[in-house]
Amino acid sequence: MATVDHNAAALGIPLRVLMESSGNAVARRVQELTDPADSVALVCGRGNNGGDALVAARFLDDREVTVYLLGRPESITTDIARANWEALEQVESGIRTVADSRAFALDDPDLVVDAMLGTGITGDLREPEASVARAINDAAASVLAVDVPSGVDADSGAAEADSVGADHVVTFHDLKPGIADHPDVTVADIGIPAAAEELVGPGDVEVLGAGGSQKGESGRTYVIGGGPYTGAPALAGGASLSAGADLAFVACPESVFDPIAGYSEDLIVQPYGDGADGADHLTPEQVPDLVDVAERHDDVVVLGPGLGRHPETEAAARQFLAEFSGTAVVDADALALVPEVETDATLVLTPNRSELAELGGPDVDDLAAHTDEIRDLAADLGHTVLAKGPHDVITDGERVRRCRAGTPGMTVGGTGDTLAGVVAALLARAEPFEAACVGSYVNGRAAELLDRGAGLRATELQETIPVALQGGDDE
Ligand SMILES: NC(=O)C1=CN([C@@H]2O[C@H](COP(=O)(O)OP(=O)(O)OC[C@H]3O[C@@H](n4cnc5c(N)ncnc54)[C@H](O)[C@@H]3O)[C@@H](O)[C@H]2O)[C@H](O)CC1
Ligand SMILES: [K+]
Repeated sequence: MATVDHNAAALGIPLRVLMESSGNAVARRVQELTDPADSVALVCGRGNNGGDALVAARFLDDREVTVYLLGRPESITTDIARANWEALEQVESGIRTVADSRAFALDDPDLVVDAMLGTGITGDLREPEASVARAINDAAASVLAVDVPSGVDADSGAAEADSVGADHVVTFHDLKPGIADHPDVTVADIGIPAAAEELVGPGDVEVLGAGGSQKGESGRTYVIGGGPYTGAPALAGGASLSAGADLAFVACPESVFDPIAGYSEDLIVQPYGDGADGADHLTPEQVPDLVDVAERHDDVVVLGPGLGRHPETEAAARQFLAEFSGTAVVDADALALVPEVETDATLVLTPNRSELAELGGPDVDDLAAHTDEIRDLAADLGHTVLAKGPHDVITDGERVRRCRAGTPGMTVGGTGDTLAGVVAALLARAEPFEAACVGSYVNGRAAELLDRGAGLRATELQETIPVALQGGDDE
């Protein structure tokens, strides 16, 4: 939910607006569950779960309401919950702070609203929430839980020893798995647009940036490219460093070693094989060594930039895919071979419009209108597809996301190479679908931050890719 909330905010629907809707939904449920003469106790934690009930209090003027804040107002952990507390203080509603949980006593209310903890819970219930949860469970009143009963994990449903036993639950936006079998759950629409879930945004970056990495930290990128072209593999390697890879290797033909090595001190450039044969393109006999190096170091491979279409190179790329069992981004000239090869590798494919059509996908400009076909292609291929267009479509054959980040100037050559490098760096610390989604956003956002109009050059993206990866407010 934090990702969706952040993406909603980037689309112009700030969290405080969502909380207003959440609080209003809580108030409506309270009115359904009580008569005007009934008394209601709103028991609030110090986060946004509590904030929801602080909002609800403003909509319950027609009830006898007592608001309990578990802790001092200055210990409220979010700005929007604190703002709603301060509003209640201004309007002189029946509010109390409970500094010491031993002093907590309900005045025999008809309904208790449990707004202590929601999706932000970590670990077992701590004080004062633990004692207060026991007091709520011991009370005769019926209990309405906000979002999830305090102490219950929204995903797994695991309930802490002292978790609140709720008669009713009002949750927001969608049903959480952890409460799916609760007998009385109301799912309230709080105005989060579908786009906040479909479009990749700064919320996705934040999760990845906030140490959301599943694997070790930054990794090593191994670009296998070059042949007639020299810029593409260098752009992919450089962009992967900008996206956080520790090391970027470029394996290239002996014939283009000098120009590629000359581009940047940051790249470790190695000619294929021993270079003795001096081939100016990738050939099959060099493949076993490339597979061995990549797998020995658990490198994330970028296969394709600048490889060219020499028949021996196509045979070599096919052989690499057949023999490699690690993780790779497949781009450019190597893409067309993927449907022909059985591979154990985990691949992210990054086709442009013509490459997508060549893979068997739709030959259209407006990818967003053909997401089902692209999803089915990814399912058939068994790999994540990041289809590049004015709006990128990212799919793993089941999930589908879209990304609008970017500028018209990105049609310039090389931005696909930087995208491949960014995705490779993220694959070292995230699952393929997530890495592809965030890679698409970061590459596009980097172009937006440069604000170069039609004058964008792909090399410049390496300056702003790190900024885009820091996420943050994109308004
Ligand atoms: N899109 C939505 O669904 C929205 C939901 N909203 C509500 O926001 C909460 C999540 O708020 P958050 O501040 O992230 O976390 P909590 O309030 O649930 O808890 C944080 C709070 O609790 C303390 N804490 C954490 N773990 C424990 C523990 N084991 N024991 C005691 N105290 C604990 C922590 O220190 C913080 O003070 C969600 O559930 C919804 O109710 C938004 O209002 C709008 C959008
Ligand atoms: K709760």
